[in-house]
Amino acid sequence: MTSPLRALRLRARRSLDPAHYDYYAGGAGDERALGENERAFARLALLPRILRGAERRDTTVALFGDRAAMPVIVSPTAFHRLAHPQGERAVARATAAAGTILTTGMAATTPVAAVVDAARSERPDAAVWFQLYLQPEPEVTEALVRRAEKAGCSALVVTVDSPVFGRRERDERHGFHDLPAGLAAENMRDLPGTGPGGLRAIAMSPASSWDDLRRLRSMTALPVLLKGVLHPEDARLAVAEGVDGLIVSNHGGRQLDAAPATVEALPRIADAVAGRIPVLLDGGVRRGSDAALALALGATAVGVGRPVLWGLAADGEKGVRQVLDLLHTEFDHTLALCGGRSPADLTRDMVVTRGRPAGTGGSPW
Ligand SMILES: Cc1cc2nc3c(=O)[nH]c(=O)nc-3n(C[C@H](O)[C@H](O)[C@H](O)COP(=O)(O)O)c2cc1C
Ligand SMILES: O=C(O)C(=O)c1ccccc1
Repeated sequence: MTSPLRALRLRARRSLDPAHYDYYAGGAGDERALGENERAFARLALLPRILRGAERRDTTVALFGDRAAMPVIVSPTAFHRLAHPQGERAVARATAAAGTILTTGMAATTPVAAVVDAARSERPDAAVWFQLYLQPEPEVTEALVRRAEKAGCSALVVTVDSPVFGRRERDERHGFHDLPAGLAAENMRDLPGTGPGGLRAIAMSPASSWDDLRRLRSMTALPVLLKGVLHPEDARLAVAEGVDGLIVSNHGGRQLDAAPATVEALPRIADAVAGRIPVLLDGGVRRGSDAALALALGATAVGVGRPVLWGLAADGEKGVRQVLDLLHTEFDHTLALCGGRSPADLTRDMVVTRGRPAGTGGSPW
């Protein structure tokens, strides 16, 4: 059986330049982390509860003052205009129409203000978050923060899993190291000391530290999430630092190939955080039931990266809408089948590992 999402991916592959398809699809090294993200979900199962459901479920979640119609939001992915001429604007409209949150970022091929406008043209209270990498020069980071604030973003997502860029062998093979003429990382234009925003305008800073994060937090009143946390000790440090939220992520398998599947890292992070701040997860979410598993293991919401790119490349705004609606329908359906009324009804006791009898001490969760 071909899932609807897989069908969209295949359509996307047909419509994309092979180098661009591989840029989107690929991961670092042997693509172990990439593959494991999806396989780890497939190794988990839900023990449904009975006789406690409702005629209608409430699938909404609250996140840092924003509300999402479902616990599935859009993770930041680079260069949407490689996939479709409408690029980030199409994704913004589709995400707003689906009632969920879009994370745009430094590597967008549309300026953040135009992304927020596109989202708000669809839904006046649409929420857009801004993802950034701490830059070697704090003035550059600060200029980006001001751009995001001025545009109306409601949270900052600081990606911390990329002290250096991952080694993606598909990109090496194609020689894909820069954007085609006419496309640029628009948010990187006219920043202190940067030129036109190509792929290389975005600096990675291996020496950035908790001090730099503190400096960022002192620049802004916006909530700050750290994206790319896998070690429980870092989760504890982040809470102690006053970070507002965490995203358990291995960057879709594009950075450290030896990283674990995110859903396998999640329970220990959730334990370390102990409910003090929201924990989100991304990586390998392809079904509403994957979202349900992550929520049961302690996530407040999940993000999707590639599925949105496949929808965009296959059918523009309509394709993204299709992906998000499908995930919403599947999540609601899974919740109903599990006897849940709202996302909070998904709990860790409901998760077991396939191939091991439940309740025999065989479950690592
Ligand atoms: C093509 C592509 C570009 C990405 N660009 C960024 C980025 O600019 N910033 C970032 O924090 N994460 C980026 N990511 C990682 C995603 O935010 C997310 O962690 C990942 O895609 C989740 O996994 P999934 O694709 O399996 O859903 C990118 C991922 C892909 C596939
Ligand atoms: O490709 C990516 O995964 C990514 O995060 C990125 C970061 C900077 C520039 C372009 C893409």
